[in-house]
Amino acid sequence: MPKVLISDKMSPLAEQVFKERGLDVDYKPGLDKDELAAIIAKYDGLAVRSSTKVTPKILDAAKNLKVIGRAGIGVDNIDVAAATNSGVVVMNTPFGNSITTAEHALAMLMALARQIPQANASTHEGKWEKSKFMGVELTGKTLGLIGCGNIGSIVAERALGLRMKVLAYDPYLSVERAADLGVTKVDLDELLSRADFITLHTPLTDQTRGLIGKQAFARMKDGVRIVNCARGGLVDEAALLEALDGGKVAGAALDVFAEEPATANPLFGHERVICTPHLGAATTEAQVNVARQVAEQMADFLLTGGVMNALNMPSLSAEEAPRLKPYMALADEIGSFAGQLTETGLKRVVVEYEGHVAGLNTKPLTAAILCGLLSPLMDSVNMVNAPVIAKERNIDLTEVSHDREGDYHTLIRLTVETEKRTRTVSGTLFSNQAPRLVEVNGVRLEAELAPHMLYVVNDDKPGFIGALGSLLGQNGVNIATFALGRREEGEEAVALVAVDDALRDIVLDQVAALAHVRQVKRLSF
Ligand SMILES: NC(=O)C1=CN([C@@H]2O[C@H](COP(=O)(O)OP(=O)(O)OC[C@H]3O[C@@H](n4cnc5c(N)ncnc54)[C@H](O)[C@@H]3O)[C@@H](O)[C@H]2O)C=CC1
Ligand SMILES: O=C(O)C(=O)COP(=O)(O)O
Repeated sequence: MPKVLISDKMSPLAEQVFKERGLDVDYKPGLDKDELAAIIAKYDGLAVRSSTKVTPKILDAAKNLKVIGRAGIGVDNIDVAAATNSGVVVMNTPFGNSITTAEHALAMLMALARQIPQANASTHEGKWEKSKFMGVELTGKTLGLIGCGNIGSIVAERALGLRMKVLAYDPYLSVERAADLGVTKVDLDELLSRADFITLHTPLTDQTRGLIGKQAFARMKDGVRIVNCARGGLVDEAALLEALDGGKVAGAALDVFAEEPATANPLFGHERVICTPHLGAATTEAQVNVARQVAEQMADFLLTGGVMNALNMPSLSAEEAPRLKPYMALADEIGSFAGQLTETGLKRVVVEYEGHVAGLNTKPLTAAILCGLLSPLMDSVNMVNAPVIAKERNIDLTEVSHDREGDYHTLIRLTVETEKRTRTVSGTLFSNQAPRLVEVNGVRLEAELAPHMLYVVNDDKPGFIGALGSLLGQNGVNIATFALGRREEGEEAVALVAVDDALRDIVLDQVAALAHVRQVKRLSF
């Protein structure tokens, strides 16, 4: 049974779901990086929140790891590129904590407007400083949202209910979606210069790191208030401190910090800064949602191959997975067949789906073909990293789907262009289950692929098949199946022979020496 490690604090529901699905599970929150590196090799799955840092070093040690599940949204604590290179699927739960996090941002907004934490502390101290804590109203004020995805949109809807005007800066927000939400789409400059309150809701990426820095503060209105419940690295903390001290920023409410856990920070102790320790997702409801969802998704993947909410692999539902299974086998065989025959650099790959298969989810099939194609050419290829490797090597990939049936009710055709030649191979499913190769380089045949195979291209001449059969017999090679085809009478012919045991080099040499042979290869599937 697959084994899963939960390495961050998580609702007990995650452990319960894993167990109900029959997986072995260990719950060990709070491991340091060396402790995690020492044990990770045992596990097929790793479930985390934001504390565990999944670095290349951890991935190197994770010899059996197949999936990392993030019980939450942000994956900046996971080196997704390194996971992809290691062939590990990374999935998150994109909606489970979004309402809760939006509510935290709104709570921060109100706390900031009325200085509630400061007033609370003062009142507990018995000071009764009624005139010190003069606030501002939200009604009629302009809220600038930076990032208007799931959480930003929820904040927008709620803020409109508070009678605020909402501006949104998000390059990927369509004008129609902005209109549906009732927000005004603006560029960053306009947002910075018009907003009374600014709240951040983007992921932390190379593009967004330090987005709110010295220059951005300079463009803001005097007395602006900032809320950050997204990621610490979005705001330059030194520049924020300067803007607070210089009077530009009236207050800031921060749930996230550049360094976490944040036990020391230049902004700590500032009287106009409100802080919470990354509590955005910390409600009972959100934690139940993300724990259940991450465990279900990881169990689906490990048990059925279903893929949901993966950041580095096409989705494949647990219902689709069994339906696609025979096609995955066919896709892998077709790719592997072409890959084993490839001897020079790959330049272009075209995958055509025809008939029934064209109506299915073909993204995972293309990944399986690429995996089959690249596996004979390099180590450690799998469905997760094959598309990335193909891209890195500038292999041009085209996918074409034809709904109409051709000669077969379902067909996958792969065309591979190398530096030297173009090769095609097509396959179908018999009875919707059994993969069969039905064409190689324009030659029609019908072959079932087997662990040990001989591939021969020859001139179509009388007596050749007899000579090949005798030679194999003389060498004690037992033939299981023999598939033949030719382009035209007397032209190129292809033989695909399944044999019982691995073919020895000496036998291949003898076949290559037979009259009329153009190419001989040993293949295995
Ligand atoms: N404090 C906490 O506990 C939590 C924090 N988060 C953080 O909130 C972030 C947002 O979450 P969601 O709304 O669910 O993500 P999302 O992916 O639905 O939305 C992010 C939005 O940011 C936009 N965006 C990307 N680059 C941008 C740029 N350069 N400028 C402006 N907009 C840009 C995207 O177009 C997208 O609409 C997460 O990435 C995560 O870091 C999420 C959950 C809890
Ligand atoms: O989901 C997210 O992106 C969060 O930031 C929540 O983080 P957490 O799981 O509470 O450590």
